[in-house]
Amino acid sequence: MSPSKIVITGTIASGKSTLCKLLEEMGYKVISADEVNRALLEPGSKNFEAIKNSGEFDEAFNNESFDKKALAQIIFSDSQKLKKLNQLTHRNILDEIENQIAKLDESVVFIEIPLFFQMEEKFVANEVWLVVANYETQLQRLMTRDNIDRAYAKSKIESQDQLLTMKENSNVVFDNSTSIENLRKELEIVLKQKDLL
Ligand SMILES: CC(C)(COP(=O)(O)OP(=O)(O)OC[C@H]1O[C@@H](n2cnc3c(N)ncnc32)[C@H](O)[C@@H]1O)[C@@H](O)C(=O)NCCC(=O)NCCS
Ligand SMILES: Nc1ncnc2c1ncn2[C@@H]1O[C@H](COP(=O)(O)OP(=O)(O)OP(=O)(O)O)[C@@H](O)[C@H]1O
Repeated sequence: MSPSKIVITGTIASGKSTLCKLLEEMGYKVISADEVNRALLEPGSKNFEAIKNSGEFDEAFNNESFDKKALAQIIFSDSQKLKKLNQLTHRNILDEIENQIAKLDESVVFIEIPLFFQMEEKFVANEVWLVVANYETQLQRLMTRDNIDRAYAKSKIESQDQLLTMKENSNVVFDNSTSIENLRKELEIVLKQKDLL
């Protein structure tokens, strides 16, 4: 039987990966859309080829080498380019996730999809769990983790969707504005409620 699919989503630097790490430590299977995309961005792989062949992101390619930071700079300052990149990559990411799920022998699988709500291509899930943190906390964590300034961190956060709509469409909302220990406690409560522990 195919596993129950629980999507973990949330805005940038809200703590999705941190929550997924806690789940992995507890023994659950987690698939990350960012990791799947990273593999698909290797030279010769589907998303690398799609982006290169589109001719729309030539500034990110220098001879054969590919600069992800340059690509990120382009898409976070140009909404048309962002849309184009999404059209080139999202179907491939979701197809690869489904391929990986089909090979699993698990009752439940967690899939971290940062852009779950924004994607035009839809992923069908049994539940959606959202991770949020208050704006200032999110901004500070993003600046520290990625070593970027406040203005760029803000533009990354603001290129994403409305939080309220995301909350309304999620089965569970985790508040990760305080400690990781508190996040772990919230997670244990939810897993018990859902009979997953
Ligand atoms: C722009 C790229 C090259 C930057 O790569 P990098 O390794 O530096 O970052 P990484 O992939 O780990 O993404 C980090 C975070 O940036 C945000 N982000 C990435 N892509 C996008 C996007 N298209 N729109 C909005 N936010 C995005 C997400 O919150 C994501 O979790 C890469 O993110 C990319 O190819 N993005 C397009 C594919 C995509 O949409 N990926 C997200 C899968 S849900
Ligand atoms: N409760 C917490 N207390 C302190 N630091 C935290 C907490 N949760 C996450 N962090 C830190 O904040 C940063 C962002 O967290 P994380 O990488 O889990 O977010 P994310 O939502 O997966 O980000 P992205 O959207 O970029 O993939 C990381 O450096 C992480 O170590």
